[in-house]
Amino acid sequence: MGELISPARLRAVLGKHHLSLRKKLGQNFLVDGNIVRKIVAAGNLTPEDVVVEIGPGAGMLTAAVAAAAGRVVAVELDRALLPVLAETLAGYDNVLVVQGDALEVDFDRLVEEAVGAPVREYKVMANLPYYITTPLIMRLLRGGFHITEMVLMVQLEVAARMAARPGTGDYGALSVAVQYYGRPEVLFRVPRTVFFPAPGVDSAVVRLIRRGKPAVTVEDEDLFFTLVRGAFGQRRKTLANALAGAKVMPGWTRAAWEELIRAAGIDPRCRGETLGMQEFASLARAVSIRKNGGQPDLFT
Ligand SMILES: C[S@@+](CC[C@H](N)C(=O)[O-])C[C@H]1O[C@@H](n2cnc3c(N)ncnc32)[C@H](O)[C@@H]1O
Repeated sequence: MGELISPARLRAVLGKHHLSLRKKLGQNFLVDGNIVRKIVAAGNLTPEDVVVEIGPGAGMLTAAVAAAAGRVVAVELDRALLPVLAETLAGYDNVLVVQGDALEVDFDRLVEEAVGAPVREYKVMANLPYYITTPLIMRLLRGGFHITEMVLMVQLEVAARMAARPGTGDYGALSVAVQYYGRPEVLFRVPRTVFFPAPGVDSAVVRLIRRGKPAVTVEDEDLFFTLVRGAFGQRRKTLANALAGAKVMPGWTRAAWEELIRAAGIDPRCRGETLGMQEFASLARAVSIRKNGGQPDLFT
């Protein structure tokens, strides 16, 4: 496997299968053994671990993960890569390659098929296809899967957004979602030169440990996330203006929002980007009470 990790070897194996890489599918493959080793080390893998890899590509990372973990399920969208993977992973009998769309497959079911029994916890490791990074992370977090930990290579800018604190320019809906479900840690930066072909941006590897329970108590998660998206939808507006403008609640005017936000203990003139997780939770609680006919003073 080691010999695969160079641009020349990758070109040779792709050439043999008459393949060229598809930019549209985010096909920037790792060609640096050191980075592959660092990603695998970040997973703290043992033979007990079951790992889902998203987008195995030509199998560079897959092989290294397979050497350290007990079982690997690799989900690749591009059917044309399957013969390449069959060749590069021939030496590993603990890998199941599945052709499918990571935005649609049931990861729990695939893991169960691979292991032959339901699995209570597994990890995700991936050099993510950049064109779907955010929806994919949201699905991994909100899809109800038994994922305990993820090690993800993402664009540097996405890594910063995942770990951003309130009041900073990087803080947004992705930060709230990631930190609601987990504890993100940006581990190291990855220069664009370690990919073939080199993308236009640098990347970073992020480890995300799932929390036992979400960071704050929220009764209606859909409402919570609708409010979060509304608050960040128009960042330059005040919170009340942004929520009214985003039509988060049909028919609610700015004045109604101002009153409700105040009743939730928040200054309605602030911007969404200053709100911490707890404040979004208070806001969701206030909206729930109001929707159910309660009075604002019930929740001050
Ligand atoms: C950045 S490459 C990573 C390849 C390989 N893991 C590596 O590190 O060299 C992303 C991979 O994801 C695959 N991919 C793109 N969209 C996908 C999707 N919706 N579901 C599963 N795989 C996808 C691409 O075909 C490509 O192989």
